[in-house]
Amino acid sequence: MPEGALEIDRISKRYGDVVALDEMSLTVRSGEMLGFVGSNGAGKTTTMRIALGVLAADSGEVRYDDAPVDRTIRSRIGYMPEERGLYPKMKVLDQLQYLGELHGMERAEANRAANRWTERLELSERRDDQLQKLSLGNQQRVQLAAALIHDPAVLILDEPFSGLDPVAVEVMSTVLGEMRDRGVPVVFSSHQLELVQRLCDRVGIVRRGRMIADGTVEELRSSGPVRLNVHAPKAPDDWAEGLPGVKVESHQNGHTTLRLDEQADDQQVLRAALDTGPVHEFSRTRPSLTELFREAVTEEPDE
Ligand SMILES: Nc1ncnc2c1ncn2[C@@H]1O[C@H](COP(=O)(O)OP(=O)(O)OP(=O)(O)O)[C@@H](O)[C@H]1O
Repeated sequence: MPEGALEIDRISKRYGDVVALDEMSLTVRSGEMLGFVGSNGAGKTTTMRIALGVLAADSGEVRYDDAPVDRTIRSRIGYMPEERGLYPKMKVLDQLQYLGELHGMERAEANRAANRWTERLELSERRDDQLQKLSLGNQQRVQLAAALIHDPAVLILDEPFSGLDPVAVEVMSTVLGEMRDRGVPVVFSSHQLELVQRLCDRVGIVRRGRMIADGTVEELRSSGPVRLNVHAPKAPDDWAEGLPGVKVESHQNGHTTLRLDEQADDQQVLRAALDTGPVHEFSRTRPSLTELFREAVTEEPDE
């Protein structure tokens, strides 16, 4: 494993009868930003809390740099929890400085870092305000500053972009990109798929406590189902029914979209189309990333 990688290796976690994680595995390498997506309750927060060590797994292991994550390594993780846990009545700068000191920084060093991060996150004007006086978006920027204050070696962020306006999204994504470029592995969960697609080097899709797909955007797209667009103007509505491995997704005015699984033979489909008359279009497409995500994150009804 390359230096500085965070590896989550087959962790499982149950809450009574609820299986929250079922051998979940995930690796974030140094200098890589990974988007962690899945429907509500899929297991993202549980995975992140176990990686941070605030929750124990029933089995499996979390490693950083090939060594099991212990107290020392944990203190080098920057974490942004989903339930934003700062002190509402404390002033922004005091709060960040205090958190820095809790991480073992000298007071002056923590003060410098608090000033630097508030400036970088465009919060300089709000340094002396109580956190509760800030807008939600600005409170979230303070949360990010809190995760960054001690110059973390790993960043784990639970829905850092939720509820942010486009300007705040830009500020936050630029800062995360800078951390990644400095070699820090960055993992964040999100339901904002376009953002994940735009920002992330890799994407992990989780469903029911398991990682069901993991790769670059291009890898995921090329592993998705093949679709065929066929334009056969004389074809009756049911021309493709019964072809092995073929599902008709739509058929209108001679334009048919078919979804092919591995058993499907596209040449057989072409012959069937030609049997109906002329074929003006016969093209293969891969699903867009958003389509892939939608399919993957949509919970199937319980079997
Ligand atoms: N403390 C708990 N007690 C019981 N069940 C829990 C507890 N925490 C989580 N769960 C269950 O574990 C599963 C995974 O939850 P988790 O919060 O990790 O999902 P998530 O992917 O982060 O969801 P969301 O997108 O809604 O934040 C869910 O079924 C949830 O109900």
